[in-house]
Amino acid sequence: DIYLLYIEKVPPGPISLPIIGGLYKLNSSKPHLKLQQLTKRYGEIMSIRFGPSSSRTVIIHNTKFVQELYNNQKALDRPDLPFFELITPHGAGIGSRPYDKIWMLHTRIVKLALHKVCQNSLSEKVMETFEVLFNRLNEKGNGPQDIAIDLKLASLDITSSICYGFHDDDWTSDQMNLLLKDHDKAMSGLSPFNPINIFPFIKNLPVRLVKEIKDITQRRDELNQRIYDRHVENYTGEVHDVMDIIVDVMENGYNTSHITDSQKKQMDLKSLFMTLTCLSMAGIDNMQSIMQWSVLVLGKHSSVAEKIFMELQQTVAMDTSVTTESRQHLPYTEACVYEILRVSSITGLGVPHITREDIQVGGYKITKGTQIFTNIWHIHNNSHNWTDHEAVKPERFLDSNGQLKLKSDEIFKNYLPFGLGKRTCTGEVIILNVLFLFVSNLVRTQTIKIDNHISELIGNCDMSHKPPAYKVTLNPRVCQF
Ligand code: HEM
Repeated sequence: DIYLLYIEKVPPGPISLPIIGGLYKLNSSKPHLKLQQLTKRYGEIMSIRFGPSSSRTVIIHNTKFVQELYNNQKALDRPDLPFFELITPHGAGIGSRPYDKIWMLHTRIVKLALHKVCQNSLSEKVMETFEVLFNRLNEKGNGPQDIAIDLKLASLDITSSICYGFHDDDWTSDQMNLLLKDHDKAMSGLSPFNPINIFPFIKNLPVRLVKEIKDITQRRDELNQRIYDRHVENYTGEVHDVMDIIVDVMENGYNTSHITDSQKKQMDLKSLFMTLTCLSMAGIDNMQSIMQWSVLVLGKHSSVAEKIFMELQQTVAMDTSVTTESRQHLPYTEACVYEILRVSSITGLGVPHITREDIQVGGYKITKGTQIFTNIWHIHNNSHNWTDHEAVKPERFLDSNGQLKLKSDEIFKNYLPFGLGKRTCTGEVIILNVLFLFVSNLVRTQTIKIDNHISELIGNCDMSHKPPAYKVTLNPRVCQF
């Protein structure tokens, strides 16, 4: 550490202890807060050793550095987490592979598919799911309820239909539960604090955790193959879900002239399955998390929910579902979506990058192979970047005419829920639509009251920033689906 910090001039940070490195400085459930406090001592770019890792991890707390780094091709790879070797034995999908031509090709294919899904059938699919969800929640009774699992099932349903084109009536509840259990286990491996990532030798031991991961991987591969075969049988050339575009690529090829022959070989079905798995994992988890945050934010801030309701009453027919076509006519509702994304900052410390070569940022050296996190929660929740940062104020995103501010406005300078630079969130287009549909139709059909006493909108953060546990009372309004 002394050599790295004082001779190599890597960003400053706490001195490491044997085995645990700098982890003693981070409260295990709220590292985003601890790191924010550490900026007072070490500045907005700091480094800390996660466990016995061979290098110090860099954590950025400033948009200028994020911009500088994440537009630099040398800082766009993803760390090769030891856990990935178990969960993606056929090579990494878009979320974990290096920033290379295969990544570009997979990303282009997936984004094309997601745009087509948005154009073709997203509103319809999502509204079917929400109708089932809200009816189920209302049937549960009037008392306060923990709705986390209901929101998870809804996000599983929506994500599965986007990725694979099926709904929960294709599944038995046992299969759904197994899929969710497998999903949770797989997601836990993405956390830098997972034991396998801190102590990589565990992955070679014959222990239960490793066997479980191998079983999950096998079940997932079999599922992907089954769904693929069904899509091939029913292939019409149209793209209704991401698996459709994979079938299209495998049947008709793709414009691959700009990649080399050896790279073309990697465009095989199994590597596309890994990309699909990655999309599905990110989709289920993030969608559930942002819906949970939305209910909490709107339930705690009933005046915001009522303003959405008034805007809806003035603009759309209240007896039918709000669809994505109304987005541009509902600026306050749209601004709420932006504000919920800001206050929740669901990716917390972002998704890690790793440097391919030595680079310089802010006068510091970031050596080759360094893992980099961005404390997105801090960038969105501090008084330097945001006026009244603790308040929920969708109006901050509106201009004096009540219209949504342009992306070039100052307000967006420190707004990066989906990351920044060349490697941002693949699902942005989907989630902005889904979240708009969720918020508008939730407020249109329900009143929301949070029953627990939650003083601030701060949750636990490992791989993502989860909301604090709460119970909510939803009461149906007169307007229904
Ligand atoms: C509110 C919801 C979401 C937020 C805030 C969010 C945010 C992010 C962020 C910050 C990143 C990392 C960007 C970087 O490396 O700097 C990311 C990556 C990613 N997201 Fe999202 N995301 C959300 C929902 C989704 C959904 C619904 C999907 C899939 C349908 C998705 C798919 C992905 C994928 C595949 C990546 C990895 C991209 C890559 O490595 O090239 N995300 N997301």
